[in-house]
Amino acid sequence: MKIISEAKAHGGTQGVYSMESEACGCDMTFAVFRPIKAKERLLPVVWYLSGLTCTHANVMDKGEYRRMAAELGLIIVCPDTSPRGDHVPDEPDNWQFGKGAGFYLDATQEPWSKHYRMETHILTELSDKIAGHFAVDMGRQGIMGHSMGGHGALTFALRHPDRFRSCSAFAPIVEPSTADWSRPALEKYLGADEALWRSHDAVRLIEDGARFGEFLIDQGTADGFLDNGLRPWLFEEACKSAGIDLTLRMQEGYDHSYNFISTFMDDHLRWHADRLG
Ligand SMILES: N[C@@H](CCC(=O)N[C@@H](CSC=O)C(=O)NCC(=O)O)C(=O)O
Repeated sequence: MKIISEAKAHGGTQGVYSMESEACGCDMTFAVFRPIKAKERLLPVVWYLSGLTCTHANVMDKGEYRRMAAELGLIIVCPDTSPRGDHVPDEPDNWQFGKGAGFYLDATQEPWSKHYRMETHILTELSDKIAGHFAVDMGRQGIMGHSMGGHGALTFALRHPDRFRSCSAFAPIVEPSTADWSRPALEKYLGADEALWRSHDAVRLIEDGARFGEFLIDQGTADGFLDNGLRPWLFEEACKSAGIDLTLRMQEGYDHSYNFISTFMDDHLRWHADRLG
């Protein structure tokens, strides 16, 4: 693991690191905030998965999570959203696919399958790196994310309920297999057989029997992607049918940006801290 930068923040340390990723076939960058309390004992960890076009840096720069994470004693890990490097295939003019748009799955289709393996990267090799290098209690993990990263958080929690104890999302893509901005990505990464997309779609996962204790979702009513891309009511219906507790808060007048995310970040961190102990 290489240290790119480390800086003191709220008594703790905001770091940026990189590691060789076998899953993605490139170096991968990630950010970790560790509160000062991490010097005294193992702390719970909350993963933050970012949205389309992001790197690890967007939430680090604009998410305003450090003060509350320091107070609550939460380690925050922010992975990148895709493999990187000139050798990695991409569609440079398409912000909804390729670099910056890994969709938190392992691609099965050429040429994407050689590098676009974000689920394995995050859940296996980055997790091992975090467990090996930081004072983290890996028995107490939460996950949250925004938009494409909200999709990642919901699907990871539903696919790995023994691993995550808490899950929340800001404006998540809840049904990527039917939204215009995500359908093409699922097709290119996973192939034309839509049955194989179901296990990477939060609504379909619930329809197919996946379960998770409870979810918190915040969604801005002035979000330009609300009606076509996000549609939280689909997740609400699925949770209701399955008897899953969902706190869905429609936040009047908020858009899709980090102004919205940072406004409700403290609430989400408290949600996780309450459940991670
Ligand atoms: N370039 C796009 C807008 C892209 C955008 O809004 N990305 C969001 C995530 S969208 C879903 O995953 C984001 O987090 N952007 C980074 C940021 O710092 O705001 C366009 O032109 O519409």
